Amino acid sequence: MNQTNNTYKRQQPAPPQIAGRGPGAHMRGIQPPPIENPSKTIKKLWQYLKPYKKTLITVFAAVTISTILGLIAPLYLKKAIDTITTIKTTGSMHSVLTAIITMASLYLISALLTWIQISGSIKAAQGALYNIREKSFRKLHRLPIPYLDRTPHGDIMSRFTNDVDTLTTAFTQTLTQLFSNILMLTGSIIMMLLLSPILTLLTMIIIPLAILATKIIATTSRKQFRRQQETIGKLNSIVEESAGGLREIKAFGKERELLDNFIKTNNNYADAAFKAMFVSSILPPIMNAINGLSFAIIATAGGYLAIKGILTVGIVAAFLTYSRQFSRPINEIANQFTMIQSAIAGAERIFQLQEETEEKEKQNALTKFSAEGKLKLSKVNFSYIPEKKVLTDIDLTAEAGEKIAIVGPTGAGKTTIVNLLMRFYTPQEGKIELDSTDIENITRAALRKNIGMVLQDTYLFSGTIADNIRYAKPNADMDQVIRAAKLAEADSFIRHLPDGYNTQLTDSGASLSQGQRQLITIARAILADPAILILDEATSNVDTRTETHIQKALKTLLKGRTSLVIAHRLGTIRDADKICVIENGRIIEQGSHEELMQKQGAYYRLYQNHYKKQEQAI
Ligand SMILES: Nc1ncnc2c1ncn2[C@@H]1O[C@H](COP(=O)(O)OP(=O)(O)OP(=O)(O)O)[C@@H](O)[C@H]1O
Repeated sequence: MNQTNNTYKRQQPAPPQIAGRGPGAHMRGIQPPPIENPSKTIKKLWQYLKPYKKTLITVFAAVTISTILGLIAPLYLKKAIDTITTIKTTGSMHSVLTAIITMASLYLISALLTWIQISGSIKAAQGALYNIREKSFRKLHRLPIPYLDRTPHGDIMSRFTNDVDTLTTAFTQTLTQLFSNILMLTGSIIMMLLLSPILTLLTMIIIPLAILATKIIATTSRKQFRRQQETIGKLNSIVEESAGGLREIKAFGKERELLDNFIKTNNNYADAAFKAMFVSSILPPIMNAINGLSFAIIATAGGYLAIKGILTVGIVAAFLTYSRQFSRPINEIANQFTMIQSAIAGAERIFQLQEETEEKEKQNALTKFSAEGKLKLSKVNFSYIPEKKVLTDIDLTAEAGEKIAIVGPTGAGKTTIVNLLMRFYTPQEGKIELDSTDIENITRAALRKNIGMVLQDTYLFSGTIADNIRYAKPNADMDQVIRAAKLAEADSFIRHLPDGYNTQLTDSGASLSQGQRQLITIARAILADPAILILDEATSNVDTRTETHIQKALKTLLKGRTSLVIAHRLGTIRDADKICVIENGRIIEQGSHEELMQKQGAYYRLYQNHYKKQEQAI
């Protein structure tokens, strides 16, 4: 079976790549990803935040008031200092104390408001993100298989993790900080201008200097950060492959090669990370120096103006406080804008997933269908991608209860027929009927209730063995589960496990043998009791005893059902009512083993080259 594109046989999703994005990426000099339609995305985000409108109004009111208080406080400092410098009476001392107490109270209230702001934004953000996550997850199950086939699993995962994380940071911190910083910047400039236009002009000198320093350092560090991100991506994939493919790596003796590759990439990463961090770590001290320089210039000029009697000492002190309040937001605003951009881009990716076209059903499609099991494919033509035809003019009939073996080389289109039967994909031409009803007129859910699948790469879910057996019939009681397991020849091995039917499975049942996993899926199918069964016969060898169990269990399972077997074993093929030989997407021969052998065509050749050996081996 084709390993790469089998829809019903998907590999476990790859974990998301941590590299590249996520909160904090902006701090590392990463350019925000492009956003297609920011205003539309913001509107959609607002729909999630709307239920928290009152909380958000409180948050922004708290930010505004606390910023204004922060802007007023230095005026009391001015008052206190000016009173001290011109102190004459005890009455003046009293007003100094009042000014200091008022200033302290303002800062205290400001702190309280900050707490209201933080708790409010966390409440709104977590509520909105809870809904975003839930809606996205619900959507995931309504996405058409073709979408899931063409979208890397890691990409979908990163929408749930990285993108949601970026949004969380933006909602809980950045948005309010940005708002407060813009207010603080504007307010400080106004206050500075009111206190002293000359000193304000001197303060502005630092702006071009700060911008220049940031630009030079950011450009240099960005290159290194990008290299760091690329190498961490490589490093992650080596680790991921090593963990996932450890068996193969060991079997092929590739440990040394992989270790060498890891060491090389690790060195590369360490080098890039060192350079990136080293360059970017220069920025804070440089900014401190620039700020310090500005402080010194203002203090000197302010001192001079105070001595000359043009300004009071209080004004100079208050001005110095404002100039500090002014330079801090300058350094932060650019970063915060980048973070918001990243968050909007993340939201856009989440909404893209939420808005992906869903599988649609016809208006009058049957929501309940209990099939006898007659299957008919007429003139079915199909391609996954327009330029490559996969199935051509497929005509195939299976009467209820018949066993059809599908044989053919790899890539011939056997799995594709199953994908169409399950309505994972829709044929471009032709018709598939179940009991003379076009399957397009039956909802997917109703159709799939009639079809069971036993695949060679069994997917077992985390949970107990019993849960896995009752997967298709959740309300089955323990007796039914055990009866199914007995019929599937699985009961005895399950009972030998320490926790029996309550054994917890993880990692798709990695603690069980392949044969045991298959027996569990057979039990699952027996319990589900579908009219039609699709069996993808295992090509890999299991031990003879398990194989005997599997064959016996399959016999029980297939009895009385229409079955479509992608067959590899001569025994199964010979037993079939009809054999379909498929090559290059066409059925080139159909008939029983005897008929096809007599014909001496494709099946005969296949038999001579392949199955005869199996016969001789027995
Ligand atoms: N999701 C997909 N998108 C595009 N092409 C696909 C997809 N799935 C399968 N194909 C292509 O369709 C062709 C038929 O594949 P299919 O899986 O049906 O073959 P198969 O007979 O089941 O092979 P095997 O025995 O190896 O599983 C192959 O060329 C394959 O590459």
